[in-house]
Amino acid sequence: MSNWAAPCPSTPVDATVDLPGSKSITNRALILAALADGPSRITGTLRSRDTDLMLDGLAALGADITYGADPTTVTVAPHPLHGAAVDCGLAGTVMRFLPAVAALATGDVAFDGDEQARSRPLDTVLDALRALGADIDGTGLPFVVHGTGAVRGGTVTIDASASSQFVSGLLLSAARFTDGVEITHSGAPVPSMPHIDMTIDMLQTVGVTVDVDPAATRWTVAPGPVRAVDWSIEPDLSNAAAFLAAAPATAGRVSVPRWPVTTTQPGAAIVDVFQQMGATTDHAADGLLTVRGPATLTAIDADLHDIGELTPTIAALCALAEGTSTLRGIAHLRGHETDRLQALSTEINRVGGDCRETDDGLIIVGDSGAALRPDRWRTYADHRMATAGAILGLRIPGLTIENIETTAKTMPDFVSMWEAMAGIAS
Ligand SMILES: O=C(O)C1=C[C@@H](OP(=O)(O)O)[C@@H](O)[C@H](O)C1
Ligand SMILES: C=C(OP(=O)(O)O)C(=O)O
Repeated sequence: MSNWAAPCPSTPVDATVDLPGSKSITNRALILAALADGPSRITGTLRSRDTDLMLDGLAALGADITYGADPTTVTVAPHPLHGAAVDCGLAGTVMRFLPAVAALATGDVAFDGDEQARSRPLDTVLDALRALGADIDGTGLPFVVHGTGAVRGGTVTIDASASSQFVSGLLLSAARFTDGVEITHSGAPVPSMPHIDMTIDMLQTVGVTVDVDPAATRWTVAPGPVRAVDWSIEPDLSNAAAFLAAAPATAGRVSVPRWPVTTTQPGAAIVDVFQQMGATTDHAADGLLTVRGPATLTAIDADLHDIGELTPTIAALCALAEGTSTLRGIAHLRGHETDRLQALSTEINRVGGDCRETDDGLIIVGDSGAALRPDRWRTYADHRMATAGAILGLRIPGLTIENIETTAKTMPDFVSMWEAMAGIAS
């Protein structure tokens, strides 16, 4: 665990940053490839802790995975799935997407993960799989799926208000269940809906029939084959958001190439947030997205229920804005890598800011960063806490960030990329 001196450039950031592949798209593509009817080639694969855990988990279950000379090119050939041990690390996508795959294997699949992962909500997925015919011991990590080679499937009602991943995790494997699946959500609204749209979109790409009711509370997947397709993974827009935030944070300019014209990634919504805070944005015909920061950031009042993943980036900017920002609709962030509402308010206050938790969000009072002072920003093993600290570090000379290595969860090259962006040679 190292303390990292966050770069604090003396002039506005002026940089172009090319981001690696999307975590969420990569881990969905890998699962669909392992369940497909032939080999799939994936280019632009994110290689990071979360995606390597998915690759290792699928390989342990029997998928044949080969790597190209470029490690971001991966070929997955499906094979009969068998018993295995799966390490979930702290990855929500691994702990919530792989149990359904394991239930299709023949043999016992033992799941475990980081100590901190044991407190992330998971029982909804395991209970749902049990209701669909799977044999599982446990209610959270560690647990064992006693795979029998088949899952009956059918209808199930779940409360997915704590995580959209409960729905995605069932949908991704459901075409391989004997009767498919019909999932009904009952409870407070499901967060991170774009991530469910991403799941549906990718299922349709591989020829799976998915129906959604108009209220988006019932999803039906017909049983049938999963077609092998070659995937080209978009850049990770949530990780891009942290880099782009350097423009509004320093009244500078940051550009990101290959920004998709249309996407299901919720990270795309950061463009609207930057605009609301006073930044100007431009999406050129060649895909280059450019953000230019305002001289003074405007406070915002925003419901982040659909785009909760962006909260640490947005909260960091709110601490640099002029006025009171209210971020709402994000109670589910208490079940992310850490309780992000508590972690953000603790750390923003630690560096001299003014942040208060509400039941479902944060109230951040900013004075354009005038009161901020250096300290050691804690990261709670959360990659997005680390990147939020880095954004504040652009404006707080002497800020250090504890355990910067936690960024490897989705971006192993974060430090060198950030230092290059800030004009510091690594
Ligand atoms: O399905 C996915 O790839 C994700 C869904 C979201 O989870 P929640 O619905 O738990 O917020 C998001 O925050 C997470 O980073 C990735
Ligand atoms: C919530 C996140 O991750 P996970 O996929 O582990 O839930 C995240 O990356 O912000």
